[in-house]
Amino acid sequence: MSNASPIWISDLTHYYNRQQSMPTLDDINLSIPQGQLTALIGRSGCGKSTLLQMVAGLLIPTEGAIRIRAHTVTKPSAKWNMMFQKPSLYPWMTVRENAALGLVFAGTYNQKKDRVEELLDMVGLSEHKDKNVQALSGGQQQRVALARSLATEPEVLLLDEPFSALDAFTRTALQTEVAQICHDQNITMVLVTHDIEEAVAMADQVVIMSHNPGQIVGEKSIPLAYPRDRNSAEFAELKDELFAEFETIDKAKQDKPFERLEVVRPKSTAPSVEKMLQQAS
Ligand SMILES: Nc1ncnc2c1ncn2[C@@H]1O[C@H](COP(=O)(O)OP(=O)(O)OP(=O)(O)O)[C@@H](O)[C@H]1O
Repeated sequence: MSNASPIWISDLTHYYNRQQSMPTLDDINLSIPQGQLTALIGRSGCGKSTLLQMVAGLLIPTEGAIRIRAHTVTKPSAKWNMMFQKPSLYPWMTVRENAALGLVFAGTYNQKKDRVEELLDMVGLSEHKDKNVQALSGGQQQRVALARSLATEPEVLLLDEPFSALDAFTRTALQTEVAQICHDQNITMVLVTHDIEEAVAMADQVVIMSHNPGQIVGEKSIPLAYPRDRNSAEFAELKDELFAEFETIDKAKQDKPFERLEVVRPKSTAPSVEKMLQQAS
């Protein structure tokens, strides 16, 4: 795989309907690095899920474009999988059958059976493969969904608050494991979360969104080694910095609700649509 950014979001604006006085998402430009985990944080309703669904091809933006490698995203694909807060498993099937579903739909299950077994072992479900998924806890069910998402060997995994319904111990364990999988398997991940601690625990970089309209107003690198020590001084410092940055931006936004704020962007900005098309041709 090349090291170029696999996901480019360019000049993206979205209205759910034309009666809206301001867009749900306004002028979003972002490039997401290969094989790293990028967290999107922001207040409830700022448009994080809307943006993620657009990257997944489940929604088409009113203006602008999203490209994943050479493809302009216009529909869902097995190459970019999504994991939701609820694992949406088929309750009448076993753990193995649920984990294999993506491969079955792709018609490749017979060639890749071993991968399902390996993934179920990797996510700690070795002893549960033949059980009905309903016999599993919420955390175990989310592990089945994770194995299913990884089985089709996606280039991109999009995570929409996938751990928010889990207890604190299970959530912490899965946060660590998923960040490890991202780096070990060179999968580009985008995580939507409300939780600043989760963002610092998992992400290589955090993108801060404001609301009304949803805009990108800050980006911060998290230069901590994995697995991360949540009790370290560096972890606490980064969490405090991110929280302070978030509050400052939020306050500035309340003072100037309809103006575009200057983006604090340490990395290079995403190219324009024209530039993306030139590079792809
Ligand atoms: N299908 C829809 N039709 C119309 N408006 C929608 C639709 N889906 C979301 N919205 C609105 O778009 C805005 C952004 O919603 P979105 O769910 O993307 O925000 P979010 O940041 O993910 O919120 P949360 O953190 O609470 O999940 C909200 O005002 C929401 O009411």
